[in-house]
Amino acid sequence: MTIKQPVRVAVTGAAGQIGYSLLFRIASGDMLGKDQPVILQLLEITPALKALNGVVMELRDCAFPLLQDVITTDDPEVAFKDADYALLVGAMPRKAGMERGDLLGANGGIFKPQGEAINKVAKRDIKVVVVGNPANTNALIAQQNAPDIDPRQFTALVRLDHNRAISQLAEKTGGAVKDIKNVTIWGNHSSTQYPDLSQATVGGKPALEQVDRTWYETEYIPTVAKRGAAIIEARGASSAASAAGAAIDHMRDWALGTREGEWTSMAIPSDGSYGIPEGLIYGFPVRIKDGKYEIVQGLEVSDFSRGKMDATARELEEERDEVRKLGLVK
Ligand SMILES: NC(=O)C1=CN([C@@H]2O[C@H](COP(=O)(O)OP(=O)(O)OC[C@H]3O[C@@H](n4cnc5c(N)ncnc54)[C@H](O)[C@@H]3O)[C@@H](O)[C@H]2O)C=CC1
Ligand SMILES: O=C(O)CCC(=O)C(=O)O
Repeated sequence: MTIKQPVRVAVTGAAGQIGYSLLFRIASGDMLGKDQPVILQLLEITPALKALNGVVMELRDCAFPLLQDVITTDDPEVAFKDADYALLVGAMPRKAGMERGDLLGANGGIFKPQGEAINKVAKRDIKVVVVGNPANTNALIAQQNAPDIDPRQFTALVRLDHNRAISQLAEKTGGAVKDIKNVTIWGNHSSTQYPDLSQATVGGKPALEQVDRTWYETEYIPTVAKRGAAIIEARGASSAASAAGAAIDHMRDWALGTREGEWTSMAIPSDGSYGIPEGLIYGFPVRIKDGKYEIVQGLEVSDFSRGKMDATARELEEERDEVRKLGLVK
């Protein structure tokens, strides 16, 4: 195997719970491949740098052959310097009883300066995924504050919802996860998201022919959409290993491509496809080749789907209007 030149991967909130799972998987080659050395550039707030240094000690103790260097800093311009990839995880997590939108004001202030720093110092073709909630609108804030970077390089994570949608369907039908294809998460990473099975297949056969419609509408959709809250309730803390796994999946597919004939879900800037207002960072079905994603076009949209797709778009418009009032986006 020919080993490539190293790439720079910036991770924010690196000393947090997601970081504790994410960094080790990036360093082991799960994200960018076993032939891709990485330099990790880790951003934390000043009081968390000591804990971050402990994580770095553990990273070094793993002796990962692909881990070329680790930089730790509390300065976004150091963390994003020449970065090829950025995973924006650092944010304030939701507590029991809160909606993710309740975090807009608190977290918005983090993503404006980070967008500005990316604009100033990162590689022009940097691939950014926002994990920190409310992820879609935080991605919009970072994007709008990085006017010299192609807006399509800013994305948000709905892959955890996508993976949850697959696993819930596998459990119900008895099908294997690997035999489930073409599930879509439309819209916001919030309880208004629409986990859509209308194009999904299990073992090559339409998913909706294998489950009861009432179960789909009244149990499946809310279970997937509210899984984050169920985990907070059960664990007393928000999902971490599964969120890190989904961020790895998102970046791996973006860098290395989706499989032939299949798609995944990514929250990306809407180009107006499927009647979704342009510019919103909205979950769409995407195929990826050579590091470029494209929205899967031409899917049939039923009245049921239309209602759900529009409702989650409306929530994103409301979030955008709120951060606009705070002066965080144009
Ligand atoms: N999109 C998704 O599917 C998911 C998103 N999340 C979100 O991910 C975020 C992180 O979750 P956890 O790791 O569990 O939280 P955590 O609280 O364990 O870690 C967050 C870390 O971010 C750091 N941080 C805060 N402000 C920062 C800044 N300005 N720059 C750099 N670092 C900063 C904190 O010091 C902390 O170490 C939360 O917003 C959470 O809601 C969590 C699960 C799934
Ligand atoms: O639900 C939250 O606020 C944090 C975790 C999360 O986004 C999720 O598990 O989907």
